[in-house]
Amino acid sequence: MSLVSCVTVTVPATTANLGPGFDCIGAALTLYNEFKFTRLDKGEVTISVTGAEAEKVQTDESNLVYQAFVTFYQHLQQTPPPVKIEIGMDVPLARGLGSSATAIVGGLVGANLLAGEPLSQSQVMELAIAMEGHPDNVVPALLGGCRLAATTDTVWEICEIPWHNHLLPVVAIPDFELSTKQARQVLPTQVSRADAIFNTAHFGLLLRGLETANSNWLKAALQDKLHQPYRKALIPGYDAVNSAALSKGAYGMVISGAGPTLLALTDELHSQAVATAMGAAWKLEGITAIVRSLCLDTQGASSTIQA
Ligand SMILES: Nc1ncnc2c1ncn2[C@@H]1O[C@H](COP(=O)(O)OP(=O)(O)OP(=O)(O)O)[C@@H](O)[C@H]1O
Ligand SMILES: N[C@@H](CCO)C(=O)O
Repeated sequence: MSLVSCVTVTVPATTANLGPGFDCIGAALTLYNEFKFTRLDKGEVTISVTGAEAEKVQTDESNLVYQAFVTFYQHLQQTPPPVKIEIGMDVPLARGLGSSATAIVGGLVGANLLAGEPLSQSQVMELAIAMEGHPDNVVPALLGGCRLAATTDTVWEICEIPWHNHLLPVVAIPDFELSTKQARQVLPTQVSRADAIFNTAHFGLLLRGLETANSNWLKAALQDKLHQPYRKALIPGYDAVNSAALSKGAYGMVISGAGPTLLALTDELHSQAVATAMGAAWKLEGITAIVRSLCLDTQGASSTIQA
C-alpha cells in the first residue's frame, strides 16, 4: 500500500441547536476552513495559519487540529508521524459557528487519509464526538446537511433532517468572542417539567417546519427554554437584532451554537433585507457585525489527495 503524503481537507462551519434542539441538532453552512497535511520524513510538527483571525490560533502542539491528529494515532496505538499542517481560516473563532468542530474533524479526517483510511467514517465521527463532547457541530461538519444525533448506551444514531430548499440561514457575526465553555457555564443543570415539555413540542415542530418551510410552524418552532433565555444576557443587542430580523420577514432568529453569532432563518425574497437590518441593529448598539447570507452545505468534509 502506498501511503498518501499530502492531503487537503475542507470542512464547513456549522450552526448547532437551531433553537429547541440543544446539543442534538446541527446544520452545515457554506463557509469553510481548509487544512493541508504534509507528511515529513523527519523533524517536528510545524503549523502555520492564514486567513481571518489567524493570529489568534496556537501554532504549537496545543493546536486543536494537531490534538485531533494525535488523538487519531493514539486511538490506533501508534506514534503520529512528523507532519506539516497548514490551516486556512474563514470560520471565525469562538462565535458559535463550529470553528472547533472544523479543527477536530479536519485533524481526524486528515490523519485517517494520511494513514491509508484504517478507520471508517462512523469511527472517525465517534472520535470527533468524544473530542468535542457533544455531537451537534462535528456530525454535520463531517457529513454535511442538517443532522440529528441521538445516543443509545453504545452507539450514535444519526438521522438526516430534511431541509426545505427555500430556507436560507442569515448569520450576523459580532466582533466579540464567546467561548462555548463560558456559554455553557450559565446554563442550569436541572430544568422544570414545563420547560422540558415546551422544548419537546417545539423540537417536533422544528423538524416539520424545516421540512415544509411552513411559516407558522417555523415562527413558533425556533423558540427554546433550555439555553437561549440564559445565554441572551451574554449577547448585548440580542433583542434589537431579533426585532430587526423579524421586522424584515425572517421566520425567526436563534443563537447560533453557543453564540454570540445570531442566525435568522429566512428565504430568498427576504434574506438581503434581513441581513442588512440585523447588521444595522447591532451597529446602533455600538457593535460591529459581519452579516452573511449562507446556504446549507450538503457535502460535509471533503478532501483532495496529492500523491
Ligand atoms: N482552525 C482552527 N485551528 C485550531 N484551533 C481552532 C481552530 N478553530 C477553532 N479552534 C479552537 O477552538 C476554539 C473555539 O472553540 P469554541 O468551542 O469556544 O467555539 P466555536 O467552536 O467557534 O463555537 P460553537 O461551538 O459555539 O459553534 C478556539 O479558541 C481554538 O482554540
Ligand atoms: N450545543 C452546543 C453547541 C456549541 O458547541 C452548545 O450550545 O453549547
